Amino acid sequence: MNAVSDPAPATRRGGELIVDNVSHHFASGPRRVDVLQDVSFTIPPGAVACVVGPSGCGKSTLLNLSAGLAGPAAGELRWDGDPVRLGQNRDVGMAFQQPGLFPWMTVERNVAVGLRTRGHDKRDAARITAEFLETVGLTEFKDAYPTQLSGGMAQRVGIARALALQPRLLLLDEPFAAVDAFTRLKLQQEFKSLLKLSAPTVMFVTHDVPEAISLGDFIVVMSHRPASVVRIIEINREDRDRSSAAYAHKLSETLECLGVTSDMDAATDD
Ligand SMILES: Nc1ncnc2c1ncn2[C@@H]1O[C@H](COP(=O)(O)OP(=O)(O)OP(=O)(O)O)[C@@H](O)[C@H]1O
Repeated sequence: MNAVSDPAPATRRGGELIVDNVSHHFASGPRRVDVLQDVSFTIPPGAVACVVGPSGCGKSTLLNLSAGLAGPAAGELRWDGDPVRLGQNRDVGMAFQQPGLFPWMTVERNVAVGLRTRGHDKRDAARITAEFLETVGLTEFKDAYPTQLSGGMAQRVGIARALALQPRLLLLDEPFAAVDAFTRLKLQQEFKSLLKLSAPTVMFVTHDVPEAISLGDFIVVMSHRPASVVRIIEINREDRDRSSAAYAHKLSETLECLGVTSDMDAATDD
C-alpha cells in the first residue's frame, strides 16, 4: 500500500472509547444467554486494542455495542465523553472477516458508495476513493467486480472502504481471518502503515494472538461466556519482534490467560 497524499486532518483523529462495567444478554426463546459481564476497559485516543477470547464469548457483541448498533443491558459505553447512542455514528467505520462487497458494483463504486451515503458529492467521493484505492494498491482494479478479485484483494477493498470514511473509531471483526497466512502477514503490515496516517482509535477482534501482539497497543483477554476481562496486556515495541524473548513472553502470557499452552509438545505428551 502507498501513502495517501492528503492524510486525514487532525480533527478526524481518534477519540477515547470507554467501556464501563458493561453487561449484556440475549433472549433466545425462553432461554437467556448471558454474553458480557462487567466488562471495563478504556481505549485512549489513537490506540489499538486487540480483543481476544474464546469463540462465542461476546467479542462481536462488544463491537456492535461500541458502534451503537445495540444498547448494553447494563453499564455504559462512552465515546469522547458522551454515552454511545443507538443508531448510525458517523465517527465509526467497520470491517469484517468477509468484506461484504456489493457483487454488482465495481471496486471503485464499492468504496465510493459509503462516502456518497455520508454526504460527499460525486466528485469528492471519486477523489477520496481514488486516493484510498491507490493506498491499498488497487488502482488498476478499480473497474473490476468483486468476483474477479482474490481474497486478499477483496479484503483490501473492505479496508479501503472503511478507512475512506476517515473513521475516528475503527471497529474490526477478524478482518484478515479469511485469507492465507502469507497474505495475512502482508495485510497486517500494510494496515499498520495505514493507521499511522490517520490514527483512529481501533478495537480489533482477532483469534490470532501473534496478530494481536503485532497490531495492538494492548490486548484485552476475555474469558468464556459470559465474558469478563481476564487481563489487559500491554504491548511494547520490543514485544513485536517475533524472534525476541519479549515476544515469546507476551505470547505465552496471553495464551495462558486464554487457558491454552504455547508448548504443543507438552500438550500432547502422555
Ligand atoms: N442477536 C442474537 N440473539 C441471540 N443470541 C446471540 C445474538 N448475537 C449473538 N448471540 C449469542 O451471543 C454469544 C456471543 O456471540 P458473539 O458473536 O458476540 O461471540 P464472538 O466472541 O464474537 O464469537 P466468535 O469468536 O465465534 O466470532 C453467542 O453465544 C451467540 O450465539
